[in-house]
Amino acid sequence: MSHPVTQHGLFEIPPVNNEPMRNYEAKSADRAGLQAAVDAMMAKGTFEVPCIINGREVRTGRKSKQVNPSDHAKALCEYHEADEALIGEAIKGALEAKTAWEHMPWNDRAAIFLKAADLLAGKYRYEVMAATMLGQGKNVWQAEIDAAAEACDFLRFGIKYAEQLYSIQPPKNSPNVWNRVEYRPLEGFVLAVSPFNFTAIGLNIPCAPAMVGNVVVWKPSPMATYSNYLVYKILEEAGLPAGVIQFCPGPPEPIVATAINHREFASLHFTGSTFVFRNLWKQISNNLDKYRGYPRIVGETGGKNFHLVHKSANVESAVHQTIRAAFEYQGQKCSALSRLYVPKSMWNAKGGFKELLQKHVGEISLGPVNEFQHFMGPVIARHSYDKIMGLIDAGKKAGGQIITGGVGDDSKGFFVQPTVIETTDPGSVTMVNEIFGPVLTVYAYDDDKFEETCHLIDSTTEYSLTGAIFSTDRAALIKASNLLRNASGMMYYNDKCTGAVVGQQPFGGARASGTNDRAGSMALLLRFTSARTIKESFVDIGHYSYPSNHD
Ligand SMILES: NC(=O)c1ccc[n+]([C@@H]2O[C@H](COP(=O)([O-])OP(=O)(O)OC[C@H]3O[C@@H](n4cnc5c(N)ncnc54)[C@H](O)[C@@H]3O)[C@@H](O)[C@H]2O)c1
Ligand SMILES: N[C@@H](CCC=O)C(=O)O
Repeated sequence: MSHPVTQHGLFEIPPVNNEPMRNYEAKSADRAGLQAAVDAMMAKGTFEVPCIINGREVRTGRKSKQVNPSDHAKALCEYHEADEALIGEAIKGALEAKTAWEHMPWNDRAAIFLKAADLLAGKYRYEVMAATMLGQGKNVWQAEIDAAAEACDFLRFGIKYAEQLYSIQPPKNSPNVWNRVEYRPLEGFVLAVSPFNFTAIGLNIPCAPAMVGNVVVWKPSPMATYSNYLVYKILEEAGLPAGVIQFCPGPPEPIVATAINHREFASLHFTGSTFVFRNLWKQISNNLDKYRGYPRIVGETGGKNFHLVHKSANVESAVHQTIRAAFEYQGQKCSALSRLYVPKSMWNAKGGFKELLQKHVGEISLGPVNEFQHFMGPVIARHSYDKIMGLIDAGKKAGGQIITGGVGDDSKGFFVQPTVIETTDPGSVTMVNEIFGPVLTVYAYDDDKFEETCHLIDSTTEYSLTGAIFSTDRAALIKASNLLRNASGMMYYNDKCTGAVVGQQPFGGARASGTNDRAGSMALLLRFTSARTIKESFVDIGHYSYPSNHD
């Protein structure tokens, strides 16, 4: 069926701004609204989540649970799992939806995502936040940053960036010629595979390719199924046509393998661990002869992020920034701080860095997310709890001293105390491996070895995601920044290494941390397009020869 494109105007996307953050202070209307949404969700018990293929809810009968990590006896949802046959149907349906989606005028495509952002910011804000709190273990502040603010920002700025991308056109036309570039969606379908830790990333992983006209098979994280289902329903309400994004929860290996083995596989949009991404890249490489083209592989992955404190730093501020970066959301941000380098004299001084850190970390309150006052909540799942506790143990065995925390309690929820390990071995296990939990390892360096410490930071891990330098001495900032140019994709001066905001700090990392295509940027959208240049001549020629061919 052909779908004629009609657009009698050059429409401009309205100006976009970051979604304003709300504070949820006691007795505010926002606090009451969110509390009511959390209470209602807890009272309702276990939700049922279907797959959604071609706009149809599919209940396969093979079910899995997403538990509440604050109270693991309770399941937030039970979801129906897709299998290989259903994924085959999803791919077929997506390819059938492709022509109409590609042919939809740009302004209409854009309007769907802008409307979804407004629905999320208003009508569904508390519900999606509640699902993020109860399902992914975020406290109110972290849920607001993620499920409300960043999710809206990805949608609104994404559309603005697509408009900017489309407007990049050849700067020159020779006489009687008009040159154009169109940014075609990829041939085939995009496979979107998202992590548990950000509802906003779950949303952006399928939406970024869809914004620029692609159809997408989306496998959400099992540990974020319910919030991801709710954002899918918002996209539907905003008018996303059936089949453009197929919502396919279920076991990762068979779902992903079925998509990757398909001839029409055009791209992987992945965020998650380095280990999984590398394996998927290898599987894709092995299939190269099968595909129509060269698949675009986009993946943002793990990190082992650092704070480097210079002797000129404001100690108090660096301590508090360190606590936020290491322990907010229980250290389960890819950007979370996990290795800290402090000059020995500052570390050991009376009332110095170590004492302040011990004191303030010792005061952190930890508890279930429906009790709004806690700074920290649970880690996501049994396997994370076991891995984190195992690494704390390994850190101790490697000679590390636990200076605060070090214990966990998994009797009701998966709770790990914020833990600081002091080490004299800068290459010890907890300085090198990604932990993805509330564990910070500190190495106190000789005061006169600032430059050597920069080299150490650069060479300690395979990752290159985020880092921060704390210094009031401009020369030290410049020196460290130059020496650490390739040690992180995100560099902060006198600020914590987490909390990038869409439209302000485009996010990404290199080395083992990803392909650095920058979530929340025009560069990312470019990866899901395949340009076509069009040259049109307005004047016919009378003969093939050129003037130089004549006497
Ligand atoms: N760099 C970034 O922007 C960024 C952002 C968020 C999270 N992360 C990283 O993500 C990780 C935490 O998230 P996670 O625990 O959800 O990661 P994960 O790698 O376990 O899972 C990510 C996705 O891959 C799927 N998956 C898991 N095993 C698979 C397999 N064998 N085959 C196919 N798919 C598979 C999962 O179901 C999920 O949808 C951390 O390493 C963190 O650093 C990175
Ligand atoms: N935007 C986030 C990164 C997301 C990773 O999990 C930050 O910078 O903290």
